Amino acid sequence: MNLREKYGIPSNAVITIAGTVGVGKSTMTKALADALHFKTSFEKVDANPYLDRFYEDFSKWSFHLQIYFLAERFKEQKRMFEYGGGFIQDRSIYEDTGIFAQMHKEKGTMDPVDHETYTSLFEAMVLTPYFPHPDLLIYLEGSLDNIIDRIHDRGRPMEQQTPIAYWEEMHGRYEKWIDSFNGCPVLRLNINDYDIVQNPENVEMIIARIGHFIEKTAILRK
Ligand SMILES: Nc1ncnc2c1ncn2[C@@H]1O[C@H](COP(=O)(O)OP(=O)(O)O)[C@@H](O)[C@H]1O
Ligand SMILES: Nc1ncnc2c1ncn2[C@H]1C[C@H](O)[C@@H](COP(=O)(O)O)O1
Repeated sequence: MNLREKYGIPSNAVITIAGTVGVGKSTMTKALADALHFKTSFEKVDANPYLDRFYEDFSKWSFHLQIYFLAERFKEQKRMFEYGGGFIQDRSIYEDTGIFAQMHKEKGTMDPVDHETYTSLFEAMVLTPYFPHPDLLIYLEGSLDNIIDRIHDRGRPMEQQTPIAYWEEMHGRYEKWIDSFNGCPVLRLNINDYDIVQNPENVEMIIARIGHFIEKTAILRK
């Protein structure tokens, strides 16, 4: 029996991994997809035409980048739906609006009119009965120091040049955002409670938690 069957995870489940930059979403996405024999949906970072320019000048490029991410995530959403599920997704669509667009608007690096245009597009696309929400959102959390170490170790140039205050602001916003998020069931995992890089066998422990959580939420929904 494989791990998916052992822990009762439906083969058509869509599980999205959320959390601040550098917390370990991509690593977790790959580990869970390998172990469950699920497909992956990654966000476009290296081939993203706006990301470098955005980090050089937030005010000039924040609207372009949000539109780009929205289009990419929506296409991915469609792809997952067409396959009939069985996906682990690296970052949810909810974080684009709930964290990034909101933060840049409030910090004055996204024009309020651009923000309104972006939000109305987001709502028209996502807040409809036709938009399938994930079965589960796994929220990765950890201390700011650990996360900043990971951003430095990963070494993406544009992120190294970004002031620590940016990551600190984002970290604080994520903590508040997840406390009020109700788009789908949420399982919180602290990155200090496991290390799937040094100890890959910890992946089974996480899958066991996902299985129990899905079972519990299914019972509550009945
Ligand atoms: N469980 C872990 N233990 C140690 N290092 C990790 C772990 N998960 C991720 N990392 C490292 O942290 C960095 C950021 O991880 P990544 O998965 O790219 O984060 P995200 O997708 O959230 O931005 C990478 O260098 C990765 O190798
Ligand atoms: N919606 C977004 N707005 C601004 N920046 C974003 C958005 N989504 C992702 N990003 C940035 C943050 C990182 O530099 C890269 C990739 O994110 P990661 O959390 O490392 O997967 O894109």
